Amino acid sequence: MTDDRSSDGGPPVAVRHHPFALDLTRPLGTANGEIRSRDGFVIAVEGERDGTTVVGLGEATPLPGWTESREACSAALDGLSGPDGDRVESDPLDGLNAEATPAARHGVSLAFADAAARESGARLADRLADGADVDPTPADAVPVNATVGDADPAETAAEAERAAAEGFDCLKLKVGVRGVDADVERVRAVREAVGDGVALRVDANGAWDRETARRALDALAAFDLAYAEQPLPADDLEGLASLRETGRGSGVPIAVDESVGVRGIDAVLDADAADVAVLKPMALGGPDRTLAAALRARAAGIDPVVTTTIDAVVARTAAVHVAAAIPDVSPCGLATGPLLDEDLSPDPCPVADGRMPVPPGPGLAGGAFDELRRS
Ligand SMILES: O=C(O)CCC(=O)c1ccccc1C(=O)O
Ligand SMILES: [Mg+2]
Repeated sequence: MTDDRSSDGGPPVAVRHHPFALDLTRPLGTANGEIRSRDGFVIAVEGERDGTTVVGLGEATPLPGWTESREACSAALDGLSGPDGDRVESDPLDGLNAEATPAARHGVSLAFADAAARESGARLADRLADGADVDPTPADAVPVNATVGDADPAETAAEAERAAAEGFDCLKLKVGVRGVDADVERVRAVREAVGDGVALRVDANGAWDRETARRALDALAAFDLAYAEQPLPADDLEGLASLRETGRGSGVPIAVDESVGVRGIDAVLDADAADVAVLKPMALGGPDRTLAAALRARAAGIDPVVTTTIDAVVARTAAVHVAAAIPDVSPCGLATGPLLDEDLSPDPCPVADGRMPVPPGPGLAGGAFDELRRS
C-alpha cells in the first residue's frame, strides 16, 4: 500500500467498518434544527506489505443535510467488502461517489491515507501536503474557534465568556433560530461579555431570505463581525454575491458552508458568492478533496476554513491535519470534541489557548488509536 489506494495492481485489502453512536452533552441549536447525537462508522483498511500488516483508520459520520443519510452511508460501506467481509481486489474508492455518499468516501479515503502515511512514517498532514504540492511544511498547531449554539442572550453570553476565558480568541455563534432583533441582542450581549479582543463569527445556516439577511447584517455590523456564514439558502449564490457587494467596506464579510456542498466550490468561486469558504471534509468526500478545494479557494482569493460536522475523534483529528496543511489557515471549526458526551478514544489534539496541536505521526496520531485499530 505505498499508493493511497489498493489498486494499480496493489495487494488486496480488507475494508471493515463498525457502527458507533455518540450523544452530545446537550443539543446544539442551529437554524437547521438541533443536533443531539452523532451516528457513524469506524473504518479500518488492512493490507499487507513485506509481511507486515498495516491498518489505516477512517471515520464516516453522516449528517443529513450535509451528507448522505446513515442508511445510504451504511449501504455504501456494506457494498465494499466481499461476501464474508473478505479481501477485495478492486479499488474500494472506485465504488464510492463523493457527491452521492461523501461521508462513506471520507471514511474510506481517510483510512487509505492514514495507512499510506503510517507506512511512509509521515504525519497525515505532511502526506496530504505532499500529494497536493503544498509548500511549506504543515504547521504543528492550528487556530480554532469555539462553537456556541442558540440560547437566550444571557446564556449565550455566559458560554462565550467561558470560551474566551479558556483562551479562544475566535467564537462562532449560531444565529437565525430566533428573529433578527433577538439575534442582535444575543450578539450585543456576547460582544459586551468578551470585549473587543475576540473575533466573532455568526452562522445562520441558511435561515434568512434576502431582505432579512440585509437587515440582519446591517444591524450586526455594529459588533465588528469577522463574517456571517450562510446568511442565505445554499442555492442562492446570486443573493450571496449581491449581499457581499452591497456590504463591502462597512459591512460583514460573507462565508459559505452549505452552498459548497450543494453547488460545489467551483460554482461558488465563479459566482463571487463569498469571502470565506467553510469546508467540511465529511461533506466533501474526504481529506484529499477538502485540501484541494481549500487550495482552489485560496488561489481565487477566498479564505478557506475547515470545520467538522461534530465528528468523532478520528475524523476530527483528520480535519486538524487538513487544516494544518493549509498555509496560514484562519481559525477553524474543529473544537467540537467537547460538545460530545463521550468519544471513541481519548483526544490526541486537546484544545489549548484556542489552538489544536497536530499529533505527531505516523499517520493520524501515531499509536493513539491503536485500540480502535484492533477492533
Ligand atoms: O464551525 C464550527 O464551529 C463547528 C461546526 C458547525 O458549526 C457545524 C456542525 C455540524 C453541522 C453544521 C455545522 C455548520 O457549520 O453549519
Ligand atoms: Mg455552517
